[in-house]
Amino acid sequence: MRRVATSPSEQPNPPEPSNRPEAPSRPEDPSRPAPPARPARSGRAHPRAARPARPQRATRPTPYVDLSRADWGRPRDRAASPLTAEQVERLRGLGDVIDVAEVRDVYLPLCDLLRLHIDAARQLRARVGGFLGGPQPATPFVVGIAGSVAVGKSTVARLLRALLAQGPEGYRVALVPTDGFLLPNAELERRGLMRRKGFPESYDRRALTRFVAEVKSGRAEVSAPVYSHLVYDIVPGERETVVRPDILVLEGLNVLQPAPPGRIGVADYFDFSVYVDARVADIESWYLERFLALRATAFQDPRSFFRRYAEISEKEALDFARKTWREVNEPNLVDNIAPTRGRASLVLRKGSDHAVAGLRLRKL
Ligand SMILES: Nc1ncnc2c1ncn2[C@@H]1O[C@H](COP(=O)(O)OP(=O)(O)O)[C@@H](O)[C@H]1O
Ligand SMILES: CC(C)(COP(=O)(O)O)[C@@H](O)C(=O)NCCC(=O)O
Repeated sequence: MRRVATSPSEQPNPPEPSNRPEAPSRPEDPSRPAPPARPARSGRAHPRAARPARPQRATRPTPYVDLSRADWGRPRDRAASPLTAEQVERLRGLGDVIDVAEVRDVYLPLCDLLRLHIDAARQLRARVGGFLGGPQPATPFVVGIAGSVAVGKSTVARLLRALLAQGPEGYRVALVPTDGFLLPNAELERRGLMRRKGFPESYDRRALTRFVAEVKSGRAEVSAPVYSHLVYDIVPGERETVVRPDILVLEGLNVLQPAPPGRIGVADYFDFSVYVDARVADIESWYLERFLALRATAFQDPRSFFRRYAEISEKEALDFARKTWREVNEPNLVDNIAPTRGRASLVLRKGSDHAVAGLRLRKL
């Protein structure tokens, strides 16, 4: 897929304000690793340049372990992907590059790690049962997947569902995107929020939290509303029912948002969470590339909300996509989504080629 220039200045890596995801570490962002100590300069210094040696900056403590893709999850034991190249391709979102090598290197080890957590939860439940004097009912293991628009969250979520469901445990895995809990367009219009779609206030947060609480509490059947990207709205009357899953994967922009003071939020029910991370400029370019790809596919459908962008010139369509990125998706990423990265159990860091380059795992 071709690469689209991302900003009017067309700089691939514009300087970033400090609260952007790729900004250098700050004390209040515990998910960032401490910068490596600078190597000592070699060669003879100019006499006039001689200054008293600066005290070495202490390595800042971090709650995360940083791993390169090559070091992640027992690399020597890597098994082949149980998914074929065709299956991976079917799960892959538009513009994503995940292949069987990435499934083997990143997502199979992640599923192994999730199994460790699920097993540990089961053992703890048995011991708590002993403590309380009776067996405790199992509750679904809830995994949250957060990250920007166009970062590839839905591919990660679909892969985890497929891999966990294929394993020997026979887990029943439900995957629910949070877009079903967006307010319908008519309500967004009424509240003046049509250009705030994806911002925390554009969701029915109570309904979303209630949904997750009910699944987590073991209720037999819980249903969620359904969103259509094609018509860009909630589908009236349609619901997706979740029936006692072993694992619930909840995927969405804002799933790691803390609840307002005194309230419970969805993240309070997570047993594990993943933040899909990449540089803002890269995500913008993926968003624009995807918009162009959708022009040639989904936007051609007469029911598509974006039908008119398949009919105007490519330049006009790109101008609109850039405006939406700049006015909607980027501010939401910078102000609401990226600040939640430090709450994740695991950060998947993608390089500009869309592939996972490194991982950051929360210490236990
Ligand atoms: N306007 C659209 N029309 C059709 N499909 C879309 C549209 N926008 C996004 N999608 C699809 O919806 C899914 C979710 O997209 P998004 O919310 O950007 O999250 P992510 O890219 O992180 O999975 C992706 O599979 C994407 O290809
Ligand atoms: C539907 C979305 C808000 C994502 O919702 P999520 O499943 O993450 O809750 C997003 O894909 C979207 O359409 N944003 C609106 C801005 C835009 O059209 O790009």
